[in-house]
Amino acid sequence: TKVLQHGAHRVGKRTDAEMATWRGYGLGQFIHWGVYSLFGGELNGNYYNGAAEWIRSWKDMPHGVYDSAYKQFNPASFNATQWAKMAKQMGVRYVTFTTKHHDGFCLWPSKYTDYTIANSPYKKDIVKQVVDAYSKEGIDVYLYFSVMDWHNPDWRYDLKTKEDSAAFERFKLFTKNQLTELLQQYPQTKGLWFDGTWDNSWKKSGAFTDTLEQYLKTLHPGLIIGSRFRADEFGNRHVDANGVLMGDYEQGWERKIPKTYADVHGNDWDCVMTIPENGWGYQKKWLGHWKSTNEILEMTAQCVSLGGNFVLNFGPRADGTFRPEEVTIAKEAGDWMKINSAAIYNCEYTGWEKQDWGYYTKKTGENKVYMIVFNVPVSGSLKIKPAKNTLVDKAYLLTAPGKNLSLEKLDYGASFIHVSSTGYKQPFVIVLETKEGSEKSDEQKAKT
Ligand SMILES: COc1ccc([C@@H]2N[C@@H](C)[C@@H](O)[C@H]2O)cc1
Repeated sequence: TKVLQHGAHRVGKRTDAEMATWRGYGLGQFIHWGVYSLFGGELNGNYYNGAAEWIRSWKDMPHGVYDSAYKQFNPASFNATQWAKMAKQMGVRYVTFTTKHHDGFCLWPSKYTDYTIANSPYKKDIVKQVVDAYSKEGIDVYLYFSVMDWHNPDWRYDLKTKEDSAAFERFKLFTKNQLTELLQQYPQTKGLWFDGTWDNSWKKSGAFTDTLEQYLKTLHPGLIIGSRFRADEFGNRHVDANGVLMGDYEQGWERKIPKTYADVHGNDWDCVMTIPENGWGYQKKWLGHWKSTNEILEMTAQCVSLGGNFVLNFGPRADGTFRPEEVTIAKEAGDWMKINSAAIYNCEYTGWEKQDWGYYTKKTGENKVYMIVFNVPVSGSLKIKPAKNTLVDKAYLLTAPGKNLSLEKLDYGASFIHVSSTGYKQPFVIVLETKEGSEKSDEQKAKT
C-alpha cells in the first residue's frame, strides 16, 4: 500500500451511534426541487430528452432564459408540513433535500451569492422549512449540495491556467463558506450528500477536500458524508489509491443496485433511485417505464438484504405539489411498511444463500431473520438454507405470529416452508426465530 496524505483515514465502517442510526434507516426519500422544476423538462413545447434538472445544459435552452427563471419561482402553496407528513406515512426514516443543484440556485438565503430564494418572489427560506418540518415528524434530514455550480463565474471544470487556479481558489472558499452557513443555520442536519464532484478541478483538489471534510466534521461532530465528496492526492474518488473507501458510506449506487454482497466490499452504502427510468427534477412527461409500488418495495428489500438503504426520489412541481403517481406510490408503499417495516428497519445482511422467492433480512442484534417473499413458486414450497450453526426455532407470518408454519426438513440443512401457491397481490413477510446449533443427523438423534 502507498502512504497517502489525503486518502482514507479509516478502514472499515464507522462504529459510532450516529452511523448505527444511519445503517438502520432502510428506507429514505430524496427530493429534487428548484428552478429546473419550473420547466419540467420542456421549453416552447419541445422536450429535453435528458434529466429534467439538467435542462440548463440543453442546447435549446438559452442560459439567459434559464438564469432569469427564478423570478417566476413562487410556490405559494408549498407546505413543508404536508411534505413531511406524506413522507412519514410512507415510512421513510430520512430525507435528502436539494439545497443547491448544479445550476447554483440556493433554496436557502445564502450570504455568498444573490442567486438565492431570498431574491425570488417567494423570498422565504425553503431549506429551513423542510429541515424543521421533517425533523418535527421524526425524519432525519440530510442536505444535498452540488459542488459544481454553473452560475458561479469562478467554477472551473479543469485547472489549466494560473487564472483558472486563482478563480478556483475563490470558488473553494465560496464552497466552504456555503457549507459552513448550511451547518450553522440548520444544525438538525445529520449529513451532507455531495454531488457534482467528478471534474478535474475537484480531482486536483484532493488535499483541500480532505481538509474541508475534517473541518466540516469538527464544526458538526457526527456529521455523515458519503464517498462522493473526497479525492485523494492522486485524484482518485470514492476509493483511494489503496482501494480504501473515502467517506462514511459508498455513494456510487445511483440508479443501480448491487447484485451480490461481494459488490459492496463490506462498506455501508445507499442506493438513490428515480421512479421513472431517469430524471430527478419534476418532468412534465415521464418517458418510458416508471416503477410500480411492488417494484419499489422489491428494490427496498433487495438493498436492505445487502446491508444498504434504499432512497426513493420525488420531484415536486414548481408550485410545491407532487404528481399523482408519486402521491400514490408514497401511500401504497406506506401501507405496506405500516404492516411489514419490522423486516426493513434496523435490519442487515444475513449471509444465508439467496433463494428465488425473495430476500432475507436480519434484525440487528437479534436472532430474528425475515423472509420478504416476492415470488411464490407454483409448488408453494419456499426453500430456506440457514447459515451454518444456525437453526430455525420457529417460523410464522409476520401478520400471524401465533400460528407456526411447519418446516419440512430436507438434506444439506435446508427446509421447505409450504405456503399457498396463489392469491398474492403484494409481497409478504415470514419471521424465522433462530438459535445456535447444527442439524443433528438421524444417528446422532438416535444416540440422544
Ligand atoms: C451522468 O452524470 C450525472 C451527473 C449528475 C447526476 C445527478 N445526480 C443525481 C442524484 C441527480 O442530482 C442528478 O442530476 C446524474 C447523472
